[in-house]
Amino acid sequence: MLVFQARSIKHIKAFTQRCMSRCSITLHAHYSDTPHKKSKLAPLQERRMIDQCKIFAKAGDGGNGCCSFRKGRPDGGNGGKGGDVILKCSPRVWDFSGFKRHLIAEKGGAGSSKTMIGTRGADKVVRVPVGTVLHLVSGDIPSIVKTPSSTDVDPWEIPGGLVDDLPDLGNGSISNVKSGEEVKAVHLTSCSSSQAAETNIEKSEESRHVASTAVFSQPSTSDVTPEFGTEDTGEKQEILYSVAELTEEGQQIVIARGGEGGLGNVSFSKDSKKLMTMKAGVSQNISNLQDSNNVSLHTGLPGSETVLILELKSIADVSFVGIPNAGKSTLLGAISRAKPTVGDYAFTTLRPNLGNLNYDDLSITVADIPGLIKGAHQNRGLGHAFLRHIERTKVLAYVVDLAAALDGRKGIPPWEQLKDLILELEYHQDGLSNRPSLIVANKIDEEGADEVYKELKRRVQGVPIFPVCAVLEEGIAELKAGLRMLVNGEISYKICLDQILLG
Ligand SMILES: Nc1nc2c(ncn2[C@@H]2O[C@H](COP(=O)(O)OP(=O)(O)OP(=O)(O)O)[C@@H](O)[C@H]2O)c(=O)[nH]1
Repeated sequence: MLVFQARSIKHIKAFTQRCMSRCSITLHAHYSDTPHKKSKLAPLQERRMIDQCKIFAKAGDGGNGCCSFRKGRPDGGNGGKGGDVILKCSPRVWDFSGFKRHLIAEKGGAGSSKTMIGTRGADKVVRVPVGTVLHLVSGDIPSIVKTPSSTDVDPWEIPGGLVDDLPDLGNGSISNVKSGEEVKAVHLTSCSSSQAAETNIEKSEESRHVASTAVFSQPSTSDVTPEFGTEDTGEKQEILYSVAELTEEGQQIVIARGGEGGLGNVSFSKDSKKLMTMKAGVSQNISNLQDSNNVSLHTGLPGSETVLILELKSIADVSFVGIPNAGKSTLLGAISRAKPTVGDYAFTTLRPNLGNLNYDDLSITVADIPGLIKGAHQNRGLGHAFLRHIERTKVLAYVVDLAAALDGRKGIPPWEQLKDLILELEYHQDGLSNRPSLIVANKIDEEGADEVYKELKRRVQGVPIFPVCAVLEEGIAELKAGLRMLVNGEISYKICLDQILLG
């Protein structure tokens, strides 16, 4: 019973209100069919693209081996192998938003009597977008899985064959990622024998050394992206840039490898002890084992830990580059079946939209890169987020707005737009604009745009210019034919600042 002593009318009112509010809370909790107010999530287009993130991966520890006897004979089974942490390339993932930063795989099960092997810990498989590049902060260099295997395997076996015929860098371990190249990774090959295990552990150490030498001795290469500052703790980290990349649907890469299970006493023999010593590889484990202490042979090995920075770079045949509002998204919709957001305001596009440009015998991927403004290379506007995507494009289509400076509008004329675009690309990375290009002169339907188009042709020579009206889909067939020839290499025009008459 609630005892309440009223001191004033005001006091009574306040008490009644408090009771009412409590009642209403209870009522809401009771009626399950009360409509919930769903939190309003912004549609993807309106969210800022997350194209970089730092992750920590921990593979599962191996399960312990069992020590058991049956009728005086040992019958303890081996522990199961810990699960791996695997990144899987999927075109259904766009960026790293909602991506978990801590990826932990399951431990292996303990072995048991009657020679029963412990269960293999489940792998942690996480989907990443096509074009994900891996930079290693700490841990072992990741390894590409050649044929992903879903079946459980012997605790001593590494699941899925590992690529062992990768391009070498020095001593067969790692190669830097350069645009257009296929697989770049490294690793321990399958340890079918104790000898192999030992060799591979050594190899891994060597490869790490080679990798760091290779990357850091050439800091000016495009592999080095000195801008991972978002989650910086102030400490200087040594990062191995571009240790691997995922470029094709279904590709998988093991970023942390599960620990081997411990030995059950049925497997104990002089040979197995030697095998375990080699498998351990790690100095502290070796010293434990040298004590001939059986307990450590039973103990499963810890799963590896890795810290990586994932970076997303799109891979498209053609990128539409232009100032905000030039009509890039409208154009992408006009030439492909993509349905990008179109708006009469700057930065409608916050992430690259991708579309497929289909021909009878060919399909070309086109990316609509978010609008580029002056100072983008210093991360103004959407800055680096999109400049990075251009790095991985074969052909550039500069989309200029013919109407930007018409009728006293505050925009700049197309030749100035072109100059600014080229400068931004070059500031971001030397030579970024030096690839097959064409110009799309958009909004030819606007009054006075014809004159501007003629002026543009006079001022910019040596590169094809396609007048189009993206909204009415005019001039699209000619543009498609031009893009095809550039992508195929049938024609190759490049554009540089010297070709533009300014002033
Ligand atoms: N008159 C005319 N308007 C066009 C044409 N193409 C696009 N627009 C308009 O220009 C505005 C901007 O179009 P978007 O396609 O969103 O431009 P964008 O370059 O993708 O813009 P950002 O996302 O800011 O980079 C919209 O109002 C379009 O309707 C065209 O050919 N003629």
